[in-house]
Amino acid sequence: MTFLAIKNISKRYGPVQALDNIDLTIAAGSRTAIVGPSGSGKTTLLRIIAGFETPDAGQVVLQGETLADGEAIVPAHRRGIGIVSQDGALFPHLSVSENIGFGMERGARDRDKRINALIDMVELDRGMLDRRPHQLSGGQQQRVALARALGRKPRLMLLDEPFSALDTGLRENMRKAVARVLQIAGITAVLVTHDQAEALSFANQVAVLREGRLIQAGTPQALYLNPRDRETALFLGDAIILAADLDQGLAKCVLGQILVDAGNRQGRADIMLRPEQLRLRAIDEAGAGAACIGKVTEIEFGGAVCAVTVVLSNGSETLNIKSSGVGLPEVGSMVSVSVIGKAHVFDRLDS
Ligand SMILES: Nc1ncnc2c1ncn2[C@@H]1O[C@H](COP(=O)(O)OP(=O)(O)OP(=O)(O)O)[C@@H](O)[C@H]1O
Repeated sequence: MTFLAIKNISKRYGPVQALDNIDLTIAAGSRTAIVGPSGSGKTTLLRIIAGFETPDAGQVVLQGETLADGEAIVPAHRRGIGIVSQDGALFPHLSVSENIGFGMERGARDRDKRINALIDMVELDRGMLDRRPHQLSGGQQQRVALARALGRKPRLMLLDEPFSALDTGLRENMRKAVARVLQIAGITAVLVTHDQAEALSFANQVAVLREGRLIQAGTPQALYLNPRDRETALFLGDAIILAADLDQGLAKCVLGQILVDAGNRQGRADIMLRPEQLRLRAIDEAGAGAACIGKVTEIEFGGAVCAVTVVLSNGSETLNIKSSGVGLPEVGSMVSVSVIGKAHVFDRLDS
């Protein structure tokens, strides 16, 4: 069921077309991540949903209620939309408890009970309720900001790069915690992020913007394995892109004959594999009968995931493969290269 509909939204700032006819639907209870390079229009879209910015054209419809139709109809404070921003934007002179309770009715009988429930929900110790924001870590401040936003019982939660000021380990923890809290509270959320790994792991739907246009929207798996074009493929992760000849569901390329996801396509095409789809097996020189062999020229050890560079023997192609840190081949050794799963065929030839 559509919960939030963004219909043909356009926005121009002078000569810059910040958003160009964006159409996106968001299901109730889902988490959508909006990703794209800097300047692609992510923040503008979020601000239009929030009501801080007016679209030039198009509508924002939340639960059947039109919030904006060209000009804004419903002001930001009446939209029932919560926002958590990069810095949390807590009130520095108020305690944690007062921050969380901000916006709740002052004399409400259940105020303290609700504040306690919210601090429990974001997994902070109740002993922190009397502290001021500067006495908390960055991650703790973001949890308080989330609790404050939840305290207003929003229909929709907008998350504007809420994890970007946190360091890597904490970021992952927070991402999981926030996803869990939103899930439990049953709140639909839209996240804006620069970080494609964060988008893929946080969201049920990822929307890729580029130069103000919506390039592709879908599940994280669909976008990762079936990106629309080369740029989207590379934006969402590392990719091996090869020229191929397609015939009856097979691609003939430097890796031999491999299965593709576009069974009915024929002729020349670019295909894509994610580096973890390639498997290496050590062989000696005598094992040259394997379909595809190459020489390991470099290994960048990374623990669980290592980057192995292989130069293929049957051409000039150099592959950057992701491999487990266990049982790595030696630099200089010969390996066979096999493919797991299907290669993705791009709609059009880029090169
Ligand atoms: N108030 C404004 N006045 C003029 N131009 C603006 C304004 N806000 C945004 N822009 C322009 O609109 C385009 C989209 O900006 P936006 O901030 O939405 O991108 P973004 O994807 O969020 O970028 P970033 O990831 O760097 O935050 C950019 O070219 C930006 O310079």
